[in-house]
Amino acid sequence: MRTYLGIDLGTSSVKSLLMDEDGKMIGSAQKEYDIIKPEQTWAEQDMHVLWKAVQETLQKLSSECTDQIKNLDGISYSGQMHGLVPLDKNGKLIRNAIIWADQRSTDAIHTIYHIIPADEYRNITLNSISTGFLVSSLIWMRMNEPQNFEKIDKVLLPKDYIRYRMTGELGTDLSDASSTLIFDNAKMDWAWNLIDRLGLKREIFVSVHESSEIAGKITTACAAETGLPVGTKVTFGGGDTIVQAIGNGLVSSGTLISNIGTASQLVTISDHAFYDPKFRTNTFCYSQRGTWLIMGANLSGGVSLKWLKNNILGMDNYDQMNKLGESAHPGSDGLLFLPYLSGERTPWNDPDARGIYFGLNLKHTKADLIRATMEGIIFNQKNSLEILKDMGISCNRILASGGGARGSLFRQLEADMFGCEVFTNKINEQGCIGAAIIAAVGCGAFKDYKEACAHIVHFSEEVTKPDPERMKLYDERFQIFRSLYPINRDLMHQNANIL
Ligand SMILES: Nc1ncnc2c1ncn2[C@@H]1O[C@H](COP(=O)(O)OP(=O)(O)O)[C@@H](O)[C@H]1O
Ligand SMILES: O=C(CO)[C@@H](O)[C@H](O)COP(=O)(O)O
Repeated sequence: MRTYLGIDLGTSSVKSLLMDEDGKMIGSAQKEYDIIKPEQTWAEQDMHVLWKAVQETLQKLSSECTDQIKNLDGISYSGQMHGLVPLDKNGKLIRNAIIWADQRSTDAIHTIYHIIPADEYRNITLNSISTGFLVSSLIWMRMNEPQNFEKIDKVLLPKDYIRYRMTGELGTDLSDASSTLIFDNAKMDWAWNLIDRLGLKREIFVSVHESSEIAGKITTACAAETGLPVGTKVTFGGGDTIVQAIGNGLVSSGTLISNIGTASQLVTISDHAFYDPKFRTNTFCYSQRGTWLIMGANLSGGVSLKWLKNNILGMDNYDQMNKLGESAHPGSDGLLFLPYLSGERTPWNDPDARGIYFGLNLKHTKADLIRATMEGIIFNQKNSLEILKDMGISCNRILASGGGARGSLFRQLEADMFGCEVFTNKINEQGCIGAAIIAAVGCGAFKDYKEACAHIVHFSEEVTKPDPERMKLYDERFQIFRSLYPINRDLMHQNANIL
């Protein structure tokens, strides 16, 4: 039977998964890495390290699944979005990637809007520019690292660099290109007019393709480094939020995905390029022409829990945290957590927003702290839900996705705060599965994503139902949660200025 490989290049780790054409998982491997923070508000990654991590996962799969790797028909990617990977004319990395979580480029965004008025800019890109997007980081480089900027021959997104190392071919896909914020989201092409007016060279932007298009084949050098068969077809792949939606079989309206990775997102898809008129959400191209992803994006999703585990409580694992969190009362006895540890995108688009624990008292325990943190992550997604509802998007059911979906407490909080049933995929690696589906569609195993998803994506029988009493309690708590930022906004900014 033919097999397909999905590589999910996340922010905290890379996961590679081999599945057969019936969607049965044959093997998987994971390798973690860190975000580099040269300054408090900066977020970078060394792409050499990420490529090495990808190689390790592929070597492991190649040695553990020798027979099935021989039948490998295609490979694709799910990649962390928005980041800037600058290459020189020899195809070498100029500096570390400036990734999506970076907050250094506020001045660069002002510069962009000074050249092109914000309204005009947003009407083309259908989004408001945020720090950490490729265009903001690129203009920051021009303003602050002119010597590096002059060396730029091409700009890539993180997963495009990995594909380049595997095939020797340059290029990107619609979803990641649209997430650079220098892309005409309705016309589905680079925003040439904006590029010219910002004084950027057109040649640095690579060609844009559909996710399932064949980008190239595994080179001899890559085969030697990974154990993959030379000549295996490789498709372009897509941004992780889009690809995990494919891995969740997201094909019907009324279905929303709550994804908790390092960041967190609440997403759905649409057959037209529509957007929040106040630009509080993001609209990006989906993996195929003519479909768009509508997304509420929160910058500190799962990473808030990871921070609490590693930096504050020094706990060993998430299972312990889930158990303790479940033992606390719903509402954490009045403790609320505002998870703005790296600024926030939806709904405030404010890199200077910061986290708060509100309502602490002497009776609060470790368990309350854990539960309040998890509640804060989902309250934050509820902010997005309210906006999506304003946009006319209905929510009949939630698909829980990402690392957070492994925790039953996160799933219960989603059900109780969103007021609908929560489903999960049988295999909790939707980024990898989505990428493997893209590879299978690209190699012709299925006629389209709909057919592939119907065949491959299966949901677990376990459904998490909302509890009416907790729904009422969380509705009341949400009113306080959503006032915390507006009331404290000016103080957060003053605080950022005196650091
Ligand atoms: N068992 C679990 N219960 C609750 N949350 C979990 C569990 N395992 C992982 N997580 C959350 O998932 C996050 C990692 O999600 P993942 O999708 O792997 O991230 P990324 O794709 O950004 O590398 C962790 O930071 C943590 O908050
Ligand atoms: O910023 C976004 C989406 O806009 C994130 O989707 C990043 O692409 C990172 O995703 P994770 O690594 O947290 O899954």
